[in-house]
Amino acid sequence: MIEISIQKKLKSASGEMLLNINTAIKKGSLVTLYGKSGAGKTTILRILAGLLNPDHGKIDVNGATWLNTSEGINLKPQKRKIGFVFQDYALFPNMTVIENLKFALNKGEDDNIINHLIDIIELGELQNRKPDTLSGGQKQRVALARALVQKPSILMLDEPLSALDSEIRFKLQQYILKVHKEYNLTTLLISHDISEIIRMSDKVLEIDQGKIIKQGKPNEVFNYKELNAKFQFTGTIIEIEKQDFLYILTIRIGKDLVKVVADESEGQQLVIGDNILVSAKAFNPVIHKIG
Ligand SMILES: Nc1ncnc2c1ncn2[C@@H]1O[C@H](COP(=O)(O)OP(=O)(O)OP(=O)(O)O)[C@@H](O)[C@H]1O
Repeated sequence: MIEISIQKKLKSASGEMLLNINTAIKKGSLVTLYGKSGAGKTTILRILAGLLNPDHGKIDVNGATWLNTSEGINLKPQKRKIGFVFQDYALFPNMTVIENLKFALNKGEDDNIINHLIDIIELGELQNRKPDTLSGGQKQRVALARALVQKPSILMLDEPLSALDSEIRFKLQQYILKVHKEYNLTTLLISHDISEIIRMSDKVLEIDQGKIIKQGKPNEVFNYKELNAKFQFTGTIIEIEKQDFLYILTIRIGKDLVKVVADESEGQQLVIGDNILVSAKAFNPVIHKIG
């Protein structure tokens, strides 16, 4: 369990903003921070990682105190066992993939984990290449492996997938979920992509102006019912055509476009740009607006 209670005065574009976060995160869960630009998401991760000090606060991780400002406890970032992946890959350009991974290993530690990570993140064929010769998705896989070399107790992902196209993004989501489960990590993800959040998260913290304004499972935060359906997908409406008493919705799911028929009561509530969840029971699509 990670227990966080932190306060820090920040300077936002519109003046002073108080970051005030009190929450508990279960060990082994994948929690997403969601919210507008400037809400304070990255600052929360930086404070947890020890890269930035709060004005006041307490952070306990699995029974150990990482920070307690009233008792003068403040563990150094190196002691906090955190793996970080950002949008920019920050790999060493003069080292090959395997050298980048070896460099991240603490001196004297067993390097078996490197072979295992190469195996599960499928980097075998890339291990002797330099970062400059890799695609964005491949570099991000290396960055993910490198963040895990030291067996962190918390994996932090700050919009790691936002620069990638939807197909590669989907594959990387699968890798992240795989390592999250395999290493029983507690993973904190920052994402703006509602489909990604629904697919990946156990819990969502919606942040606004430095505060948690909503928290819960994705269906609670984005306000849709969890359905026991045969299939379901999320997408964005890009076109709505009205035909008699029906609405034909064109929905973008990643690179694909799908047309779905909605009845009048569903169609009237929808506008172009809405994110929706489509599910089907006995071939009858059911549509829910999300976010
Ligand atoms: N060390 C600091 N001292 C004071 N203010 C800060 C500090 N670091 C960040 N801020 C301010 O805090 C606000 C929140 O920044 P933060 O990067 O946490 O937002 P975010 O939710 O991650 O946004 P985005 O989605 O755009 O990355 C911003 O207005 C920023 O200028």
